[in-house]
Amino acid sequence: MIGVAGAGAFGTALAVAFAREGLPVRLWGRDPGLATRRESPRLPGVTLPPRIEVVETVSDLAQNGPVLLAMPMQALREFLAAEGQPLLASDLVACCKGIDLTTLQGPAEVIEAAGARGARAVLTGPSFAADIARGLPTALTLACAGPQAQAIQVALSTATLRIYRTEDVVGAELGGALKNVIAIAAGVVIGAGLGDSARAALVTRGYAEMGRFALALGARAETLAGLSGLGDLLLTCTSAQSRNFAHGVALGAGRVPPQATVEGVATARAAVRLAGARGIDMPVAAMVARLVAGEIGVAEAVKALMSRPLKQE
Ligand SMILES: NC(=O)C1=CN([C@@H]2O[C@H](COP(=O)(O)OP(=O)(O)OC[C@H]3O[C@@H](n4cnc5c(N)ncnc54)[C@H](O)[C@@H]3O)[C@@H](O)[C@H]2O)C=CC1
Ligand SMILES: O=C(CO)COP(=O)(O)O
Repeated sequence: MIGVAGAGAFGTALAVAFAREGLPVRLWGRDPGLATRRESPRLPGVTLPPRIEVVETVSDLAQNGPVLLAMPMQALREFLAAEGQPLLASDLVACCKGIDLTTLQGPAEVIEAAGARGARAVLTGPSFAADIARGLPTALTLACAGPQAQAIQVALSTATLRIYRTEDVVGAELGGALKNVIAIAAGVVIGAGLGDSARAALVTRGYAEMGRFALALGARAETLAGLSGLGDLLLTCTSAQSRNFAHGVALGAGRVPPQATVEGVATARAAVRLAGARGIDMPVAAMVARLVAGEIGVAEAVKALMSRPLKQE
């Protein structure tokens, strides 16, 4: 049995993918009415197949199998403290991308701090919920340092979800978190009409920044070059499906961004704090943090990036 906590776009899409494979799935969401409506408002047009059992209480997810935590990063700690106690003996797989703003912890550390006794794993990598729900081929990274890693990898793999495994939890988490920050910046570049060449430059320098930061925090370089880093960076910085990219495009064009889960906003602030404490240079993240806070405008942000001291690549 696979349990999924969180019936937003990603949790719903994963549940649908597992059910399509014939796997038993239980899905819990805090929004009422899911059991009768059988459609998440976050993933319109996707009907839950009968094999997905929608459960009313979180404790019903704790069966013999992993439980996926598919909620926004800033909700993970609160969820585990308020409702996640019955899950703490299960193998927990965070599906969120970001850094907790209060504790500056990544998902696995948040799960550990909540008192989890099973695996603390992270599922990340380039994957849009809508693509997964449609059964399009997707490759993901499962980051887990515990002995349960391979069993979870096997349990979550389907004909369309190809899951790679790594023990580098910090690297996988930081790649997934930081790519959202760079995606906002890439969106700003496109929204402001600065062109594809400028976006390529921004994404490349953003990738260097991601690596600098993640390596300083203990990540491995090859993880950053993999699906959870470069792979997800490419997807998110080039697709209009991305909410982080779309947020940036709106900012760049001087429009009000659409209401959505945009993880890069909080992650930019968290990354700047972590980097500041370690003396790591994060010009793109710092620019995004100031831009989303309304402290600077687009023209000023671009000028600041372009007028930095000249240096070696
Ligand atoms: N949508 C996508 O294509 C992908 C999303 N992700 C990640 O998955 C995470 C969740 O994103 P989405 O599902 O897309 O967001 P979403 O906005 O579609 O849904 C978020 C869900 O979390 C629920 N939620 C919010 N606070 C909660 C709390 N305290 N307790 C329980 N549930 C709570 C909401 O009710 C909502 O159903 C994010 O970290 C995102 O980066 C990762 C890969 C793909
Ligand atoms: O993480 C994602 C793709 O891998 C989803 O990106 P957005 O949250 O920007 O939509």
